[in-house]
Amino acid sequence: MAKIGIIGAGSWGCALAWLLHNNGNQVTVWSIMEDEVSMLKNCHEHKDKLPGVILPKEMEFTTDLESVAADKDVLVLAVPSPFTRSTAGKMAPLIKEGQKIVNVAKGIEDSTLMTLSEIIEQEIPQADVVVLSGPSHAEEVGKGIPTTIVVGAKRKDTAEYMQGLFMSQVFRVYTSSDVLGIELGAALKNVVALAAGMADGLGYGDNTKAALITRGIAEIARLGISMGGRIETFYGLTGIGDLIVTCASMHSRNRKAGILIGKGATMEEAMNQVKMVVEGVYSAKAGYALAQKYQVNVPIIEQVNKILFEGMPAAQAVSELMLRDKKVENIDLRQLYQNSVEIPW
Ligand SMILES: NC(=O)c1ccc[n+]([C@@H]2O[C@H](COP(=O)([O-])OP(=O)(O)OC[C@H]3O[C@@H](n4cnc5c(N)ncnc54)[C@H](O)[C@@H]3O)[C@@H](O)[C@H]2O)c1
Ligand SMILES: O=P(O)(O)OC[C@H](O)CO
Repeated sequence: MAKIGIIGAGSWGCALAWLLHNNGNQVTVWSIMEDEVSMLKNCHEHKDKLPGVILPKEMEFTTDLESVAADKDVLVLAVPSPFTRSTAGKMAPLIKEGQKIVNVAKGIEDSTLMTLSEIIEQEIPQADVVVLSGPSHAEEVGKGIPTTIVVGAKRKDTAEYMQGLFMSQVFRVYTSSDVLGIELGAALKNVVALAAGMADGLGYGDNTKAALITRGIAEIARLGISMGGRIETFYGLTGIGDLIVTCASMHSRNRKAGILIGKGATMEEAMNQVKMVVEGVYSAKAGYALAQKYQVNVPIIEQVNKILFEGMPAAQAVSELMLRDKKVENIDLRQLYQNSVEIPW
């Protein structure tokens, strides 16, 4: 049995708390919000964000960061990406040397273009940071629906320890040493999912969705490989796998926001209606800035930026995508693949 602190009590934090408790661990959940902790203490259920998933009576909930950070074998950082830096900064003085921290959020910081594990390592240099990512909606994990996911770590022993901690009959965990590739796929799939939602909102069909998923992962892989990620990561669970689920799922906040924008809502209106975090909006800006930095062509991400931040109608963006220069499929990806990086473990 491990002692686990979950930092962030939204839908994903609660679903992972449920999973890790069922795996035989002692779990404490922290939230910055007093009313959220009161609700969890009183109801043992997150009525707003994960209704129907009953958390066990012995699970503890707190707003005291010091108590949740102390004496834990593992800390799971589950706050939405816009709060990763501020939360890690608050945690830093409480964290012991070598503390294992699992980041489960998905995003890129648009002001620095850093991945979330890079931010956590910058704020808490004494920590041993790993990432957990893949096609995994909290609503399904909380019902014990079979799910597969990947833990990414620099050290093989840490990856294998986390694999053992999270893995269950309904939650299959793979390991990977490609932390960067995992994090880029996780953040950028949300941008393509916004586009897929917009296509749904415009009333387009399955052909369009398949095109966005396939060309979207080509785009993510092209940028990710240029930055040092590995092609097999982008065509694995944390790349194409998570992209498929987010573009297709009725649970996806990014897809829901995209649908509203496709129907004519502004970005702000869509974010307000979805209520929960729509991280693709932040990652769109960061993804496009990274593409410019690495001189990589990302037409879908570029059009999503125009829709979100320049007010371009979604239908016009689709026309622009369709009428781009004629191309050979994936020729640049093939060339990048030949130069792909070596695998450390
Ligand atoms: N929900 C999912 O299915 C799912 C699955 C995989 C990964 N993720 C990722 O997990 C992360 C969290 O997502 P979520 O779905 O739990 O979000 P959510 O919107 O359900 O929850 C947000 C939670 O963050 C916390 N919070 C709010 N403001 C905060 C602040 N200022 N500082 C610190 N904490 C604050 C609160 O506990 C709040 O409930 C995201 O990066 C998301 O992409 C979510
Ligand atoms: O609801 P979304 O769009 O934030 O996606 C949640 C997860 O990332 C799916 O794996």
